[in-house]
Amino acid sequence: MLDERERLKQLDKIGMFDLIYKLAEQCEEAVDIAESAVKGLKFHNIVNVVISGMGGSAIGGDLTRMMAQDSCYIPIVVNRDYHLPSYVDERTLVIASSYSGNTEETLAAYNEAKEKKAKIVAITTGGELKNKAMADEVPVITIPAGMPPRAAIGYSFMPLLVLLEEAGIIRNCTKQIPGAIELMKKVRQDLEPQIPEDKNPAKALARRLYGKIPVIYGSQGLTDALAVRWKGQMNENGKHPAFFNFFPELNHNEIMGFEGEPRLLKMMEVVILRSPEENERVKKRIEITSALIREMVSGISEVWPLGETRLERIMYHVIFGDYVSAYLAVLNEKDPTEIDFINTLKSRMKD
Ligand SMILES: O=P(O)(O)OC[C@H]1O[C@](O)(CO)[C@@H](O)[C@@H]1O
Repeated sequence: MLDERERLKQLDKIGMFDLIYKLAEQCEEAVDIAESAVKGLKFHNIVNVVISGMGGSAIGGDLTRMMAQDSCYIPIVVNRDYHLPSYVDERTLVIASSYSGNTEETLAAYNEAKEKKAKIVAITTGGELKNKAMADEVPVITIPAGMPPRAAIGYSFMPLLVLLEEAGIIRNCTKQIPGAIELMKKVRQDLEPQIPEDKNPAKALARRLYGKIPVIYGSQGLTDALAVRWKGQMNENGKHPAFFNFFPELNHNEIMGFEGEPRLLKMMEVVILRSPEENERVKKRIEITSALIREMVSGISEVWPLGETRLERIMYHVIFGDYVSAYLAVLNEKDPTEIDFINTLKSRMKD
């Protein structure tokens, strides 16, 4: 079924597969946009960074946190809420990231940042966020409109790296971008719809997850945000329930759930997002956990990224997971772009 291009066209009305394919070019364009938008932008005496956004726009912040953790000496926190942490003040850099520019939580956080006199930068296509930022003379990185926010991860993530490096807050990240783009261009060749399932690892994994509940495990600091991304993409693109957790934390609680009801456990297909950078103790935990739960669950799959740098590995996991989620949509006979429940929820929130 997955190889029928016609069927895919019927389901994939906006062209999610094309958007995923073009993520590499999106990243290239995002870097150009961000470089010209932030040239010369300097902030003095910044003691913490808060990236405020929701869903697909928050993930770029999480990925930035994972990129920065070895080279950044101030905290970078991702805020998915109406309110900002109470420590935010004039020495905080708040980055308000909303693709549409109309997400109410992000707009509320922007207003709070202004009240607290934080330094602010907005990343958006337009909407109310851009209007507010322009009126407040807040720098805006304006990204191209017209796609579902979750498909615009290149536009939300790359500018964060460019901006924070230009501001002297992170180091050695943007130099990894060209390699990551090259890798995505290579990897996508094997994951495209015309590649049959026996040669296409994304289709094969989607097939294993179909009819099961994916439980995506990452490891803290390396793939935890990617587990969140995979889960979110399976939900939004795939219309598929999915859950995530990460090592080592899950060893201290979630593992006990595997002593539970066998019928429920057999519905779970565990996917572990690996990284060659995992420390020895985490590696050992993953091995022991897999051995303990293998017979209880429906199956365990491991995804090892290609790539030499942290950014290459991150983008490998992003593009691979995006394809898996889109193939899950096909298997579930759903349009990967539609988000009816979210739209219903938003309209009921207006009542
Ligand atoms: O980037 P935006 O436009 O703020 O949207 C954030 C999130 O909200 C949604 O639009 C759903 O409400 C998601 O699809 C998206 O990832």
